[in-house]
Amino acid sequence: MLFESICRSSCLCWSLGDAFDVRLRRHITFAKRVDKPFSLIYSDKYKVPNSVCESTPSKLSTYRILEPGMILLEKYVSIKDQIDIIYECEKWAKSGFFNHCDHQNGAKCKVMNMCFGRNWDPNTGYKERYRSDGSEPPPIPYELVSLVKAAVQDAQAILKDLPSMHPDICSVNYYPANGFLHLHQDRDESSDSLRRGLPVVSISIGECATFLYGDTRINKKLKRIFLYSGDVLIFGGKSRLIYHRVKQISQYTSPVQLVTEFGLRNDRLSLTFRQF
Ligand SMILES: O=C(O)CCC(=O)C(=O)O
Ligand SMILES: [Fe+2]
Repeated sequence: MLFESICRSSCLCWSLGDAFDVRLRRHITFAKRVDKPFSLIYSDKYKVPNSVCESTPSKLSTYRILEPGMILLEKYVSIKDQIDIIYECEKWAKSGFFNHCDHQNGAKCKVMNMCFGRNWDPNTGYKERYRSDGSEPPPIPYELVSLVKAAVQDAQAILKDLPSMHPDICSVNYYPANGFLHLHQDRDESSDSLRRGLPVVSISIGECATFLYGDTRINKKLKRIFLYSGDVLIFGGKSRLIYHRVKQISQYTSPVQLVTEFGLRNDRLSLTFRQF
């Protein structure tokens, strides 16, 4: 089973076999379709690794302060933990948990999405507690909760005013090679969470994303950064409501190990954590 052979105190250990039980499904009829299973990796010949040993934060990690309350922890997530995260998401992708992220209002995006913790839909926000098939979203793996809290603590050592947070929502976006996400603010969380500026924490895995952000909707005025595999972007406090978009995904920028040894497709995965 997934990750059960990898368990060290210093790194992530996954044991989610009992995290989601189909028997919990409610008998509700939903009009929305459930998407077909798909795969983040090329084929089953790639086996869950048990030999890579590197804990997060990786020794290579550096940081960049971008704005008050906004920081990029570069190469923060170790390759080992990135692989664990990929295989965790792969499990849910294969079980058909990802949906196309369609916006009824015409806003453009090209991603597949699933949620841990609480369901979120681009058209209804967090109103729908259940997934489109009536089931509850799986809980956020506790290893990811720990990783996110550690990243926020490390960021707080640099940005003194950054509030703490306990993630209870994780939105996973899967960007194909031509994927992108329209300009938006993350503002569907509770008014208390927004008022306190509780940080949004986003982990990037796979291909590099061109990420634009700023305090305006005017495209020309947005700043640009590149989010590489293992980077953790945090925006809270005064930057909690920044506008942001993923403009494009660059091909052949994934760490070679993820692609050649573990079969990750030339795509991008982002996991965005928030406290409702
Ligand atoms: O993919 C990313 O890096 C950003 C995702 C995002 O902005 C969101 O899900 O709200
Ligand atoms: Fe966002």
